[in-house]
Amino acid sequence: MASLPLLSIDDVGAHNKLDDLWLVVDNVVYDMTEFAQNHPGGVEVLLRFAGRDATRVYNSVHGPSLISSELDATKHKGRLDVGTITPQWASTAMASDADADGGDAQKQKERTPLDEIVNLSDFAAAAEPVLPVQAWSYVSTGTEDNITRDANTELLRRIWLRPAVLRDVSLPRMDLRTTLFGTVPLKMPVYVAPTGATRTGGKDGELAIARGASAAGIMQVISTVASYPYNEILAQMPSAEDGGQAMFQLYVDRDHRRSEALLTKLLAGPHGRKIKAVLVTVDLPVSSKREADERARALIAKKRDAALGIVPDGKKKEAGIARLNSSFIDSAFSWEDLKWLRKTVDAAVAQHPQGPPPAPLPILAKGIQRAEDARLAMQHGCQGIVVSNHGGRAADTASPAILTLLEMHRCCPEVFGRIEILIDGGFRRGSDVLKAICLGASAVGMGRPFVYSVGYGQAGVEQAASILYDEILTTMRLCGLTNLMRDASPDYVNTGDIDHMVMSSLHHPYAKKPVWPAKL
Ligand SMILES: Cc1cc2nc3c(=O)[nH]c(=O)nc-3n(C[C@H](O)[C@H](O)[C@H](O)COP(=O)(O)O)c2cc1C
Repeated sequence: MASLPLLSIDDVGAHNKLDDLWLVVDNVVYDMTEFAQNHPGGVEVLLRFAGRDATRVYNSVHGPSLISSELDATKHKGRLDVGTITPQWASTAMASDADADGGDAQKQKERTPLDEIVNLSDFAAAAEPVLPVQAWSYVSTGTEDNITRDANTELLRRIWLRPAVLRDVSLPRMDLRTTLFGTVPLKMPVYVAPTGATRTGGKDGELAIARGASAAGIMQVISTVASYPYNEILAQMPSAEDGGQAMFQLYVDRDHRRSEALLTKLLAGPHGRKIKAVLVTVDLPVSSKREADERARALIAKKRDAALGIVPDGKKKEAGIARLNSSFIDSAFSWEDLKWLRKTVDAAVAQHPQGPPPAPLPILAKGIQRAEDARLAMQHGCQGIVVSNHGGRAADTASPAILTLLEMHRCCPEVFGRIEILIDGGFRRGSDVLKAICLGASAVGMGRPFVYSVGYGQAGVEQAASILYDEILTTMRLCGLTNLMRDASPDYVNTGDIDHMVMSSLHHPYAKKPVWPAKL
């Protein structure tokens, strides 16, 4: 970087158009003209900062190294000559969408001390007052009225445990371990669900999760729209030989060639062997309506436009972080395209310097919300599914995840034991995890709690995992289970309070599809 030429604010300001788009991040000037068309967050947000300093808005979502690793060296145009900065430039540079690094420094100091956090909900309570409004809105909310987000947790709480007593549950007998895909050991059947722009929760974002999850013996799923470059995240883990392991979540790009290039770079790259599965997200073919996220964005955009001297046209709607992050997703992706994905993944892993792995890399469909689709995923060759409604961030009023799991027992029981069945959505307690395992899940994912935990860096992630471990262990002992994956069965849960909501067949029990137009 030191060898780059010094550029004045006028030099930068001259490149302020779609076909000639420079911007400044951390005093480095980047030519974003070509990249703008491929920016996962869309071109508009870049255009707003064309010829200007985008440091603060950039840092509120991305890690510092993402931009320099995404853009090749020819696009690093120079260093900003800070001597040319005018008060006006400085004030627009401060026109950020949110404070970077998960809240400002003063607020960070007021964060509840980590040793006072005793359960996963405490992480959310600690984050709310310190996160910038847009970060909090982005992470905490779901779609529209948040019905599914809330019901995910509510329904878990309506399942009663059926503890068995007078069993020897002394500590040496207890075993929470599991193995996913026959080869991937976990200290407990828990993983960190993929969350895009995790830096919104704390400045180390996915890096802290990588370190914390590895130390805790669980697994992280890295999102396509992670705040940090994938290899930087993977580098935080031990080598593949020493147990470094993660999964990768894929949003398929409208231009499949871009997804092919991404998977090849990742799976054939230096950390490729740490990736143990690809989770292709299927529940979000289009951006959903995240109202709180969009309200927060609109409010901030107003302030920012005032600082930038932009006169609002009264029409333009600002997209929230979630919408910006998902505008590239292929809404035409369908079951038949899984063949393309299988081929792409196989070709990518085969390019690894160590050659093709002994077994195909598992592909899981993430976002299964009905029994029919669980069966279809299996029939289309998926090695697993994630029963998930995106934490209530896809279709609002979609079934709570645990209800879908029960529906599968009624309507497609054949999938259990044949593919891995992961589940996420609303799990906050060790007892919630135990219930899902009793009902046939292989492992349980959690999203928001881990995003909030990164406000405390690696220590927060480890603490979240440790709280869960203790809660699962204690619930097992209280219920008379010693070896979780061996002993767990539906006999330990009473689902009577929600059974009436479980579909009894794949069809509506009495409503029939009318033939339109009506015959009058
Ligand atoms: C802030 C945030 C970002 C997310 N980003 C992604 C993503 O990039 N890809 C994806 O498949 N799911 C994403 N999800 C959904 C999670 O993977 C997971 O399904 C959900 O968080 C589980 O619900 P929970 O937060 O109640 O535990 C995101 C969820 C949140 C809260």
